Amino acid sequence: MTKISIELKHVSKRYQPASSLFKRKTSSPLVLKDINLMIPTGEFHVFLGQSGCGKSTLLNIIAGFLPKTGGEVLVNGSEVTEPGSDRGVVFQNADAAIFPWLTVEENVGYGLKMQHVSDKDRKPVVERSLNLVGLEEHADKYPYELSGGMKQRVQIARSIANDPSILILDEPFGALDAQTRRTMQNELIDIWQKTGKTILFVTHDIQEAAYLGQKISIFSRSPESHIAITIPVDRPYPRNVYSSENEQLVNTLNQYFEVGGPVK
Ligand SMILES: Nc1ncnc2c1ncn2[C@@H]1O[C@H](COP(=O)(O)OP(=O)(O)OP(=O)(O)O)[C@@H](O)[C@H]1O
Repeated sequence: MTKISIELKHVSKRYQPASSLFKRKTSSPLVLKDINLMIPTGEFHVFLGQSGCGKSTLLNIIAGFLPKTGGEVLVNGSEVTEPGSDRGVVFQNADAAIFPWLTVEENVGYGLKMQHVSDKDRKPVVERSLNLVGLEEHADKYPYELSGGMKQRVQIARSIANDPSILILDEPFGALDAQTRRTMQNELIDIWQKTGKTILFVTHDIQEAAYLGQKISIFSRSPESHIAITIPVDRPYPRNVYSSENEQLVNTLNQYFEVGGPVK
């Protein structure tokens, strides 16, 4: 039987309006409404949607950083109430996520150190994680000595060092140039295939979604966003972006993306 990594049942989210903290109560719209999804263990699942539709909100709820307003979020069968070591998160802004005063190696081993893993036990895990992202030659460098792509590799290696079963990536390659972006996408596919982790990947780039996703969930427009459709993509990796299959997929994604729902 297929194991389920993440289960979302009727998930909704409404942010508390700042004005209600001070003045009369005003109600803000639901950002997410009735999100339902089952993500099997080991799946590469892409969330695609226009800016502001609630992609980051949903990832933050799954990561345990944000409370939901309604519904259920189950990770490996347990209700999410807080962040946990079963979920590693990679943010778009690496500069805000990695510590500038620590070397690459120290950044990657930071989570393990916080869990009181000894230097001796930490070393091979950090080395393995650095190898996986190709940073072994740069272990002693500080973040200011790294390129944007290398900083994202540090974030990914740091997550992997904690051995989460789920890797959550929120537009991780959004700030990179096209060539570095493609390299990083290929590396992520490689890491996913080597580790078998469940991957949740947010993007608003249709080509990126088509290149990466085993399944692609497209959000409807805000407010009250829901998942308009989940499209399975049964194509081997690495994907040929010049094939007619790719063109067809990109067209379909584009149509849903533009209108946030099925094309009438
Ligand atoms: N802390 C917050 N308080 C109030 N509203 C918020 C908060 N964070 C996000 N929102 C609102 O929730 C909606 C969804 O935001 P979210 O960042 O999840 O969208 P997104 O799809 O990830 O957008 P983008 O692709 O631009 O990053 C937006 O209308 C946003 O203004």
